[in-house]
Amino acid sequence: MSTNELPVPPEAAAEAAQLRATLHHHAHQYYVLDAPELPDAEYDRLFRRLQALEAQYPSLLTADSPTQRVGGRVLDGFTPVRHAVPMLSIRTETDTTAGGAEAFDARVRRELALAEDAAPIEYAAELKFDGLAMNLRYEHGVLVQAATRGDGETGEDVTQNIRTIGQIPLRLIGATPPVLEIRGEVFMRRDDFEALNERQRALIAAGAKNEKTFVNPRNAAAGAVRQLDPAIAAKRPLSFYAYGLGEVQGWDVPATHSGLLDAVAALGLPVCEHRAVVQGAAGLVAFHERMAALRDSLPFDIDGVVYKVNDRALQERLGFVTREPRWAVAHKYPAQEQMTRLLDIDIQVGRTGKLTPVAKLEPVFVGGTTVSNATLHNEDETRRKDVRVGDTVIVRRAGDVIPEVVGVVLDKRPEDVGEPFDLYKRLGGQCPVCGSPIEREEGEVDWRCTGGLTCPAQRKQALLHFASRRAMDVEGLGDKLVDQLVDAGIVRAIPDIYKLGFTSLATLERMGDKSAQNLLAAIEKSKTTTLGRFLFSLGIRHVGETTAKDLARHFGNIDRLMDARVEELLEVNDVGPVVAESIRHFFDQPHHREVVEQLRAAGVYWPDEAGLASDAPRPLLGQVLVLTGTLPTLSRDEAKALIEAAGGKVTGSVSKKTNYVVAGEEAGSKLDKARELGITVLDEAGLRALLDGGTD
Ligand SMILES: NC(=O)c1ccc[n+]([C@@H]2O[C@H](COP(=O)([O-])OP(=O)(O)OC[C@H]3O[C@@H](n4cnc5c(N)ncnc54)[C@H](O)[C@@H]3O)[C@@H](O)[C@H]2O)c1
Ligand SMILES: [Zn+2]
Repeated sequence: MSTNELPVPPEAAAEAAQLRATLHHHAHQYYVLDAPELPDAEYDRLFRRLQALEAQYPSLLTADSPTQRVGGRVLDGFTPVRHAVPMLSIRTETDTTAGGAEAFDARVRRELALAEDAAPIEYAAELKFDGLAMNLRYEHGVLVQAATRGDGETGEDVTQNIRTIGQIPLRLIGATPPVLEIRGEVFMRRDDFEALNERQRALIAAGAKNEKTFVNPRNAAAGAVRQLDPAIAAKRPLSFYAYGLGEVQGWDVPATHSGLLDAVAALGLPVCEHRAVVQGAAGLVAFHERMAALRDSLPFDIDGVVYKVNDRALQERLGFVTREPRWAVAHKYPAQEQMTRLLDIDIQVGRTGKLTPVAKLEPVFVGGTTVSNATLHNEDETRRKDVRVGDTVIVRRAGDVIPEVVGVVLDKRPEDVGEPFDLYKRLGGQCPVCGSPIEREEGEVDWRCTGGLTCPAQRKQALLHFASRRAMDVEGLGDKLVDQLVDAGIVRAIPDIYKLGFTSLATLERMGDKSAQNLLAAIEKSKTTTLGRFLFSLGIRHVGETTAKDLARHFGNIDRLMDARVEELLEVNDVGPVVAESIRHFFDQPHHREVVEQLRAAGVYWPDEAGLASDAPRPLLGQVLVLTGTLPTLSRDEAKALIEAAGGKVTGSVSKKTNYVVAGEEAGSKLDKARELGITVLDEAGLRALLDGGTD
């Protein structure tokens, strides 16, 4: 620090005071409330500006400056835990290029007063996990306490929540030292995070109050760890990697950091495999680059790598400054969250008709690429975050997940900001691609275009599905070809597939005579099919392969199915109200019936199945049965087919709606449940009597 102190200009003093106040506010939001309002990159920028001012004018430095302290505090409701060994932060090397590693190595060598030509220093290099620090205290080999970092001196007792992390052993393997504190990072994997937010969005759509989505995996992990209800914490899957030690009594600490991690792994704790022992600055740079290439494909977020002097004796010589060790540094990667301006909101029609609001952004470099579009997920989410055109928003891009807008920086909202988002109003109730009405079913998150197969946006997906192996099985009609055919305007609707001729095909790029002939042969072959496959190929929402087969078996021919009332559809095995409505809705649209007619006219053919003759007796009409155990002569499928042919329905579990339980040999809990609910239990003979029209 400079000794020839400069007089402090009043603007600098004012700026420093302002920065301290701003950083205090955001640190509180982030560390205490788990509700950040700024991207980390922006917080770091302000933090560095304050550091620079304090370096230039040391008299500006106050003891309570955010640059001097580790930034957490104990939240009400948690028991404070005083750390035996303080939990510190790590200095960050902000130069994200090779220069960052070189600067750290040069500093270490200078502080150790090494000669220019001294041998390179050995480092342990590891990932910097983006979660929160945890101290696990084992006494005599048993986990007795887990605590957050807090302000570094005092953390929070979160033992109950940490016990729900399956990866963390409750007892160490093969060692029972009086005290062994393991330190590491609790984090949430990216897929777990996506799934959690998906569930949260569905809960919110279903009207759940007090639920929210999380900004990023770190935020979700912090929320789960500091959850007062361990039952809720248990539903939020967390992971853990160990990277160091706290207090130790009665355990021989290995002489190197890498050896220490090996020993910790041998005790049964998870230690990340992506680590290395490297020599000198060149080794650090190589590790930094190797991990950068790996970053997107890792299943969890990292915000950089960490370098640690490997020899613990050297670590001791280097010691600590205020809030960080001198022997370690975090070398960051470009941030995965950035601020930018929201220029407009577009609405995209997905391949299944789903309408997704998409943010048009002022281009911003985030997560290693320039991003100008990001998903807003759906209408509710957009409104809940109160994202409006003109706002400054936080964009996140991590791994191969599509970029998303995770929040608004309300401080920066301009006066002329746009209206709250209203998808229906915005589109005037019409699909922006085909003009069909849009709709949103109750309990559903998404608006959808009702245009179905006539909507060009949905056409490609519909064609691919139609041609897929389990549907009409047109061999060779894949992704690329469908794109080509639709883009060239050769195929506009599904029936056009059967109008394809050799000449039009042969004009396509990369399509030789031979492949054109093969494709035509495959198309011809697909004309002979079954009703089940045909129904599946139409892509009716909620009608999968099995339901399609059940429908085919039940109705026998497509005309009866197309005219079936909802109540009749409900008689089909496993068809509930949502599926029944969806089928009815599909065939209520004239263009869908048209497609069926055109396909039949083109020569698509299937034999009618026996189905139910409409005048056959149906003694089990409206009855719900459950099968359990092994019947003496009938297989499960045979019994099911007989029941369905008699108009009955077979379900998988016993409830108050069940009329009969048919029990055979080794019937299990379903039988108990039936007895509990007082439901009539039949054996095979009893079932046959029912089928023959006998009374109950
Ligand atoms: N967005 C906001 O408003 C806001 C506010 C405050 C802080 N922050 C962010 O918090 C961070 C600063 O927090 P900090 O002081 O805790 O520093 P830090 O989180 O950047 O680094 C220290 C932490 O790194 C973790 N870590 C991960 N892998 C490690 C490894 N292999 N070895 C050792 N430690 C490892 C440990 O938990 C340790 O506590 C910055 O990224 C900052 O942007 C953001
Ligand atoms: Zn449409």
